[in-house]
Amino acid sequence: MTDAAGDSLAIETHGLTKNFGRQVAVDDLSLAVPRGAVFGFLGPNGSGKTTTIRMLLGLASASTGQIRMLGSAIPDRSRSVLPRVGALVEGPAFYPFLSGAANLRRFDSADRHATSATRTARVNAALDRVGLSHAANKPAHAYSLGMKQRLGIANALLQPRQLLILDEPSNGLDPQGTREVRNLIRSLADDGTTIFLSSHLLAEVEQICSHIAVMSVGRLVAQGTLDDLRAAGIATVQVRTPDPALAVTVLRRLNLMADVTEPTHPTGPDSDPLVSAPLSPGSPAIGSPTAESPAASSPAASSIAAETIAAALVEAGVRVRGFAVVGASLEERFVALTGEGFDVAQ
Ligand SMILES: Nc1ncnc2c1ncn2[C@@H]1O[C@H](COP(=O)(O)OP(=O)(O)OP(=O)(O)O)[C@@H](O)[C@H]1O
Repeated sequence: MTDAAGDSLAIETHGLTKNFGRQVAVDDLSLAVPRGAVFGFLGPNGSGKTTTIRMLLGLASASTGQIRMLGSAIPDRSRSVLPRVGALVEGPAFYPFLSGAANLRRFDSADRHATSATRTARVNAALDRVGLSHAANKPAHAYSLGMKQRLGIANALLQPRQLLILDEPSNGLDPQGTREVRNLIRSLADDGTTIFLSSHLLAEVEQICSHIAVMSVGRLVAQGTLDDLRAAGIATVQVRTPDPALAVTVLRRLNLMADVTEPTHPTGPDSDPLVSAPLSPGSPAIGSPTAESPAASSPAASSIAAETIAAALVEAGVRVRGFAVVGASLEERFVALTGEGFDVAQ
């Protein structure tokens, strides 16, 4: 890992591994988080996200592998790097009967880098930054979950930060709280702070992140910009026809692995069977019983033009009553990558 690469990356890991006895919680993880990104670290429960974050923050040691944050090696340079990194890990724990402001003053006084002379001003600025000035003097137990989470982020913002690491910032929040935290993350990113957030909620990550890494059982299965990952999904051709067997034969002749879904409505425009096939020769339909293992999923190598398929169907005498090419959703792509369902609800 060179200094030049480190300069453009806020977080860089190579071969990062964490073993707990014989269990490999994080397995050979190489992450590249560009500066200025809102980076979603996505994965089902138990996939190694919190363990990774704990290693980044020096709360757990790596079994093997290297970490660089803000251009410097971790844990060797933790003392100079970590003061520039704000973190919210495993939910904030506050003194319930102290006000939000008093809680922040307490946390600040425990920080040996914090100057007491500027404490009140910094606490007020942090509360203002997360939109909690109006509730500064309310006891923390009277805060909603979203407010508590924002107070936790205010705590991470008591010092100027170049990087914020947030572990499941929307965990347990209602839709209103989720929106509050999402808007806050967006505005912090607009100010130039790099944000690294873990989540098991695809919908959350899709709404705010510029980049995503996907974990499955300790391993990284995808990493890139949201746009790249969307584009890598395999599109599906869908044909409505009363001749499904013939349509399947034609599609298979084009080396497209077609499946037939019987109509759910006996009447109306959807009353014909639906024949669908991934627009990539040889790929089984995502979610079909013949789908290959997650590791075998990869972006479509080459696609057949939709017009070629339509012409072949018509030429063979298939009565085409509906024809569409549908892009794979990120959800389908990630389920294919991890072999597990994601919580997509908020
Ligand atoms: N201290 C520990 N001792 C033993 N095993 C651990 C320890 N911490 C984590 N693990 C195991 O490592 C794996 C990864 O856990 P981790 O908490 O990093 O996952 P996660 O993706 O953050 O999941 P969650 O969202 O549920 O916290 C899990 O199987 C977990 O049981």
